[in-house]
Amino acid sequence: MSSAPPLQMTGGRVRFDGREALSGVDLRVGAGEFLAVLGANGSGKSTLVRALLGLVPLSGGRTEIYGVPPARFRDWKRVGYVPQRLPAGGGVPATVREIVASGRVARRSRWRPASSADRAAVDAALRAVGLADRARDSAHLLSGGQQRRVLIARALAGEPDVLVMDEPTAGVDAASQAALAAILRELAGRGRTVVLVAHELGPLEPLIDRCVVMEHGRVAHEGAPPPPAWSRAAQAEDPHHHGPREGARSDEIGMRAG
Ligand SMILES: Nc1ncnc2c1ncn2[C@@H]1O[C@H](COP(=O)(O)OP(=O)(O)OP(=O)(O)O)[C@@H](O)[C@H]1O
Repeated sequence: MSSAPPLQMTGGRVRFDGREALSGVDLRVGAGEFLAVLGANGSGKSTLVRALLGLVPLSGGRTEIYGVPPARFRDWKRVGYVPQRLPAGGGVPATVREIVASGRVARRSRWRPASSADRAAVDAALRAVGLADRARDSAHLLSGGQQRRVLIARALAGEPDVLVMDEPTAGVDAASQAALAAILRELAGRGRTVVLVAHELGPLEPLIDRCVVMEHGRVAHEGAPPPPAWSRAAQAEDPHHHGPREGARSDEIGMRAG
């Protein structure tokens, strides 16, 4: 197995409509590390993690996944990604189970139907996020917080070595946040690498090894987890801040570890 780090960006730049959203970022995420990417709205957090995975092209610099540029990387079963939201559903609606099962695709041998291991991993992921009883429902009929849990389950089902999550706790109630913390603690204990984009860390804070704080497309601070005062100050400055309870409904409670 190669000793290249799970994720590494050197001088990464991204432009949107002529404006730089990422302005020369150097970032190395080591194996087994739990990294938090913090910063105000629009500071470039999502762009950074998407660019790390090759989901937006770089206009300068380079990025590698286990030592391989994203365009040539093939071992996608090692990578899990939780986007901020479910893509708008056109065409045939997908059930919760179908979306979670799609997280196994990179693990399946070509042309093979789902194995019992695939089905067991999907069941375990659905249970972990407390959505086993919603498996047959159309995902687009769920609340925003529940859809986020579907996306988390999809990534967990793939049993990735590196898990990149873009604000998994925004709009998710406190009980589900605590349950996610338990799931991530277990993954970290098994040596998985986690990159977590967050507005505030909440119950995830004790898990964090290192933080980078984005400002205007650059890494403004890097180091040990900041004191809670950091996130309070950032929220006070940020008129668009949405707290973790925004949109949370009592029916969203139910994500659990195990
Ligand atoms: N697809 C896009 N097209 C044009 N501009 C974009 C696109 N994606 C992001 N941007 C811009 O790039 C900048 C960084 O956005 P990004 O979403 O990375 O910030 P963020 O820190 O993740 O914000 P948030 O906390 O709101 O998710 C913002 O000015 C944003 O408007």
